[in-house]
Amino acid sequence: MGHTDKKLAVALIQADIEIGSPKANKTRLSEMMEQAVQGNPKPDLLVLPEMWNTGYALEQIHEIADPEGEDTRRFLSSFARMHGVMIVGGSAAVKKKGRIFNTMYAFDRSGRQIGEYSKLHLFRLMDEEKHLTAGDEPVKLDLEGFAAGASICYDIRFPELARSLALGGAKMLIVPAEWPHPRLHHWRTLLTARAIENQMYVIACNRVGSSRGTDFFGHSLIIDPWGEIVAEGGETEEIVTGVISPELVDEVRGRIPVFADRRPEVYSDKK
Ligand SMILES: NC(=O)CCC(=O)C(=O)O
Repeated sequence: MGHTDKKLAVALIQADIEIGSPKANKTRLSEMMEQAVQGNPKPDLLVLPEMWNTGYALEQIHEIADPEGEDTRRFLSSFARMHGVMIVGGSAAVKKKGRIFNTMYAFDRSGRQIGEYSKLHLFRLMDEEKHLTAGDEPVKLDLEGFAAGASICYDIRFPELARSLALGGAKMLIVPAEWPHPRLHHWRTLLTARAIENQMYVIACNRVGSSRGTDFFGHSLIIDPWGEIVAEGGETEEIVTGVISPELVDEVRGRIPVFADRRPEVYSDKK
């Protein structure tokens, strides 16, 4: 994976999602993505929310999930190519060999797919484990030399994942989400903790809106490796923007050498 000192302008598409309506969601997201790329500075990277094609329409997910992610990939790839922007496409419900995954696809500015990640930890409180299959491997993305770890929503409750991605070279963690009230405190605290403990950027795009009695609060966040909030969304649709710098990661890691001071031989997964 390359190395860069280049700053990246990031735009998070904090959209509402219509449950069970991939077509309507694609239309709404493209409107917001079009608006985002008109921004000044023009974003280098767009990040979308979790399960943006279907929402949590789990009882009909076999009928509406995207077969092999083909439609999702075509849409994201052509937008990336047309606008010369990198995209981490949140996640979509994708049907692969009869099973449904919660899958992220990422693209470079030419529209070439540069990664695919399926959510590792399924969230029982929203019945994911009854309808979805978990992925089984962590994934890093090379965003023009700025290494990013992939993570989806509930995954942030497992600090081991972010830590292993950071140990593997990730300087930011990307987190698409559908995270609802009343757990705003958990959302902000866990994301901030992942940023501080791993001295990495956390780029988290949450949806807004209500769906079958569940209220999603937005508060998409860009948090720097010192734990400071670069940008935070409100509770309605918006594009949340910020500029991130790999140099700041190196500076923070140099100031407090957490990685050099680890003692994994003492505490690594011992019973
Ligand atoms: N979609 C999700 O994974 C939701 C996770 C969540 O709300 C949590 O509290 O964890």
